[in-house]
Amino acid sequence: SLQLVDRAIKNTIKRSDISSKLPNSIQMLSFLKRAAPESEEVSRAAEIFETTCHIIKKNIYQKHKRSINTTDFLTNDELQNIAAISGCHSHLQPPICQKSCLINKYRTITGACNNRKNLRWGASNTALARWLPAEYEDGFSQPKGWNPGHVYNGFELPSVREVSKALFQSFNQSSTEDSIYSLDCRNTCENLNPCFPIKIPVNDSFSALRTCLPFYRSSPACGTGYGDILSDTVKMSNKRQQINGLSSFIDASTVYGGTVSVESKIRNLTNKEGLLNVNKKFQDNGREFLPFVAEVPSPCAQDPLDNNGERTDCFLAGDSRSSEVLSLTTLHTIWLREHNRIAKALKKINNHWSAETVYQETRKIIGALHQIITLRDYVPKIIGSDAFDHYIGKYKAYNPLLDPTVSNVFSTAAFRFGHATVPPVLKRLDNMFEEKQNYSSVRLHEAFFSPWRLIKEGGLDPVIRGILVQPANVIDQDNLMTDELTEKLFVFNATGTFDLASLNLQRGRDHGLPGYNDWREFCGLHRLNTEGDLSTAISNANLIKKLLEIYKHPSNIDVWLGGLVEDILPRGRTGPLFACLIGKQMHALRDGDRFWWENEGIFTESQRSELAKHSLSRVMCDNSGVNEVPGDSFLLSQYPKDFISCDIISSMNLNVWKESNVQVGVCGSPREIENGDYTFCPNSSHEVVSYSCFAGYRLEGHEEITCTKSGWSHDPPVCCTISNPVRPCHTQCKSLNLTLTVLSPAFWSVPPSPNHTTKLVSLPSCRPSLSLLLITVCHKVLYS
Ligand code: HEM
Repeated sequence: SLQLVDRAIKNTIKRSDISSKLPNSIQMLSFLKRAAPESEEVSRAAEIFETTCHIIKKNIYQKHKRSINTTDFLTNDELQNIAAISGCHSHLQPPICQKSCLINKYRTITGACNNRKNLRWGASNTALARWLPAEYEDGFSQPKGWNPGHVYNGFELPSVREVSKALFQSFNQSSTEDSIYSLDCRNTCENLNPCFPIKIPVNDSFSALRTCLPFYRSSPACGTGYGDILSDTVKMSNKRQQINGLSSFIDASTVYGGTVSVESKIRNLTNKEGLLNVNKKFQDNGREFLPFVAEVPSPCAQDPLDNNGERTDCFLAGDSRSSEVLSLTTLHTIWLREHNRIAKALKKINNHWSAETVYQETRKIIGALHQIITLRDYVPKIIGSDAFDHYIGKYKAYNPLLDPTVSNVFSTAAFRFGHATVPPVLKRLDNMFEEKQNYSSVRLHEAFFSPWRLIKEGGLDPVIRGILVQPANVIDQDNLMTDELTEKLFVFNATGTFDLASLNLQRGRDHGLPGYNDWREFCGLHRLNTEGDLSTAISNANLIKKLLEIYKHPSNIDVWLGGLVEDILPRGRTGPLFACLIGKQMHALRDGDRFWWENEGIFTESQRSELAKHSLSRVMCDNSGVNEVPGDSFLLSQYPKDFISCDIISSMNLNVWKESNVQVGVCGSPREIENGDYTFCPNSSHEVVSYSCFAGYRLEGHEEITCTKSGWSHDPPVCCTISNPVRPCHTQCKSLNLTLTVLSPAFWSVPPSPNHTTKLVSLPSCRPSLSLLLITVCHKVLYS
């Protein structure tokens, strides 16, 4: 087994070595999907595990000339061993949730521990949820369309590129030679894990030089895809599942990242204001740009006219796709600026806050704004108000039984409806909202991975104005997606092109998504079995003809395509199937999120009412040179008719985040010890207990507190903040006895003292006020 694991590791390493040298389109695509180190580790472990099992199976087959289940051949211990050596075991263990009040106060960066019972629900690097079981050709792993001759409802699935050509393209453009497909998945047109190439039909604009487009399968989640292979304790679903590298929640992880390693690159850990890092080399009329990624040279396009060789690398943000297209980069940048703007304002209001507190409080506000803008301003316009009321409705309360994890069908099909709404041109306008003279609008393919255009061609403002006046494409049954995405995806120097429609379809098959009709049934919609049935959902007869010509059977239609071509719902931008899938997902993301901004106890009432005054238009006003915006930036607006001055766009008043009556104790900022947290400093003669009685919390009775290492700020400890579990408050705080138990000195490299237990002061009643009550004075029993 060990040898096999070793071989599997080498294979996996070989694959990642190769991909790091790839130029152009493939390189861009892999950069786009570049995972945080934590995500890479999980994928790698899963791939090693999978490859090992695959090699074992192959060897067994060669010897016995018949297929044998891995479990028939290996003992459970051996399988466990493979799981352990591959690294899969550790990823299947539940996360450790901090035993500190912070766990109730701020969400973790990965999203873990949000649900108190199911700690991994919604966390990054866990499997996407399945709302319908996956369908694989071998029952557990092979994508749909993998085996020639495999039929569905009596027919083979058409090649995805054929579908794309027939339904998405209405032109005959030539494509320039592509010389890059020569390595690994690029030098095979066979289905060989992890390659699942996209066959190119004859007479295709791509066909002159290649017979297939390379495609890498999504990595499996650890322990999935190979049957009943792990022991009972870590039993995983039999079928292959795919990993979500980001957290599921609407938590602004696009700004902060979904893993500790990304967050640590994004944060500026040297200042006291809890800021995010900004670009040190370039500025946009005095405003910040995103920093560049650390790994240079990155594969982003360079200014073709710059002969000085000064590079503009890809930008770094919480999501690896931030440089993908200029409009997306622009939004990432204004959110970075918004964080730094709010953080500076909060620090001014609460000067005693530590950098950590400022950062976390700002992150919490930015997360809330993302939730408000998404659910209040965006989603109803996408799925229509009726579907919104039906699937989502008004917020009532947090539902701990609802799994918020993003579903496979949402990410692989439904939310990709957006690809059909992308216009072919990215507008850039001057302050009169006219075509900018120096740097005019660009075709979309000229805006892919081109941060240099923001830096050298007039900054964010022209792009923001363009976004505000340019309509999104309405999904059009005759013209489903712009050629810029189906023929020119990631074209640099005309050496490589992709087709986003084919990628979406092939991804759905890679993930074993059930077909269109199964999803309709899942949503309580009729199955459409005949041409007549189809005409009840799709009014374009020509399109139905084409669909049936290609797929032969309506149930074989790939779900992304089927959902995309349905007639749009009134006041919406999607048909009923996508409205259902997006609606259900948004509902789960809202009601299954303990930190949802409207959930009781997350913000105070006055904070909630201030947050609700904010909007994307306000964020644009506050973080760019644009000073006229539409009231609702999601509504198509004409300049100047629909624009109003930023002076009258409402904004939130951050003063409601002010903490009063604060005294700074010997152990540092009292903000860290509020809400019943108790801080003590073994090396000081004073201990500080700070007590906050603000609405939403009541502390009473006797608490036993165990201080674990994670509760200590230093090693060996200088100060320790231990949090008291907070409980819902009804009226006011009462007194509290704290018993502190310090765990064994083995936790510290330099043990603090042989005496590890202390009985702590009993606190006098807190005042029934919203202010912070600081109680100092306590005797030092710990080291006496
Ligand atoms: C210029 C605009 C865009 C480009 C170039 C683009 C490109 C891509 C690419 C290359 C992928 C990965 C395809 C694969 O290999 O499976 C992808 C995935 C995706 N895109 Fe887009 N996209 C754009 C706009 C949008 C919009 C507007 C939306 C939604 C409103 C959207 C939603 C998604 C989703 C949900 C995924 C799947 C993400 C995942 O699996 O993690 N995209 N996009």
